[in-house]
Amino acid sequence: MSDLTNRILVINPGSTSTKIGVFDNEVPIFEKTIRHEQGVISQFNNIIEQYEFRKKVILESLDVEGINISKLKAVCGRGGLLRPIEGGTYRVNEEMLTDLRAGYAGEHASNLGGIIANEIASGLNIPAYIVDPVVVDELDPLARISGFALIERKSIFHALNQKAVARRVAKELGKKYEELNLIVAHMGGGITVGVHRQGRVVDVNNGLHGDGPFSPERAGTVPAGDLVALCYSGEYYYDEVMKKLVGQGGLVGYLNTNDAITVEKMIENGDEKASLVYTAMAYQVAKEIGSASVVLSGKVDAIVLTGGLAYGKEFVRSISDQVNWIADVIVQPGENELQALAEGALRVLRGEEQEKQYPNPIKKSETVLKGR
Ligand SMILES: Nc1ncnc2c1ncn2[C@@H]1O[C@H](COP(=O)(O)OP(=O)(O)OP(=O)(O)O)[C@@H](O)[C@H]1O
Ligand SMILES: CCCC(=O)O
Repeated sequence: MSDLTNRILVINPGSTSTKIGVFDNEVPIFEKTIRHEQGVISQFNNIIEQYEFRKKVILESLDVEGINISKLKAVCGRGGLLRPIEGGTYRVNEEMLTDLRAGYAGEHASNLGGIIANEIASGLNIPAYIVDPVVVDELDPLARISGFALIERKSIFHALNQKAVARRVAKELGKKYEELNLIVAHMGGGITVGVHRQGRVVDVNNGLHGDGPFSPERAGTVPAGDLVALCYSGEYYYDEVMKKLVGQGGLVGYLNTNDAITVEKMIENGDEKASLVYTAMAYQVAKEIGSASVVLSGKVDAIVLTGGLAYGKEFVRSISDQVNWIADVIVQPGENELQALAEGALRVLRGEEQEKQYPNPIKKSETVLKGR
């Protein structure tokens, strides 16, 4: 390893796993998905309580692999439900740590990313960063208006993967990200469809507990009046309804599984309900892409399908058939979040981009969903 090599540790905490990677510049030298048994995770009352446990398993994994952390130049974690901020690479600072620990805008496994990165980095006297957290907010003022004056639309989406994939596609097309109009549909456990207008995501559905297509685990937009009636029916507690929307919504609610591969098998075996629901999920994604194309007045350079569901050939074909009249459809299955974290840190270490300081507030009136 030469002195010019930037060795970076990246950390992506998910609800059931912690993914880690060590990169020498852009090249991964070690990647691992550490799976956490449901029984182990459920011992903790909340995400923040998992901090010591997750940090320990990360350090043990690096140790077993023989990786000497003293050679690291930076540590980069996936950022969490912070205050709304614009995209980029942020240095972890005290204000960010306070918001991550408090769960400023709610609980999300990625709240641990910046905290663990900071803990490891501060012991080594190197910088800790987060890149494009789920709260990246570049919405146009028009996109914030929900139609209900008490509630503003929020930008909570797969910013890290969407932006990384958009940059990759731009490179493949021989253009800069900032020169293109792209529609990116990230289709994983949650589904978000972002309108990338010349490098800014000016409209996107809140894929956590907001709106948009339903997904393997989330309900997406539901008829508002019926939802209010259900909430006041006296049959459900607040947490029960939230769970039915997020975690037990979408495919889970209809078919009892969040696994699209299982659903495809059910369809192969002649399950008509599975076929209807799976087709409806593709239909809702296509509709969201259609409405995103209107935001761009039809001037769309490409539509990009990404996330785990983009491995599903029939699912992708069904969406493509409905939207390929708008623009070419480019399929980039899976997610490349570890690489995206490393590249975000590298851009700053190399001086190609300036590190941003949190909170760097965007100009808007803030509404947050506390405690969820
Ligand atoms: N080969 C495949 N064919 C069809 N579906 C697949 C395939 N591989 C994975 N999937 C589906 O992709 C979904 C999970 O996607 P992904 O791994 O991107 O989600 P996640 O990382 O858990 O959540 P998120 O992307 O929202 O952060 C699951 O429903 C899974 O069954
Ligand atoms: C929508 C934000 C990322 C996620 O949890 O799916």
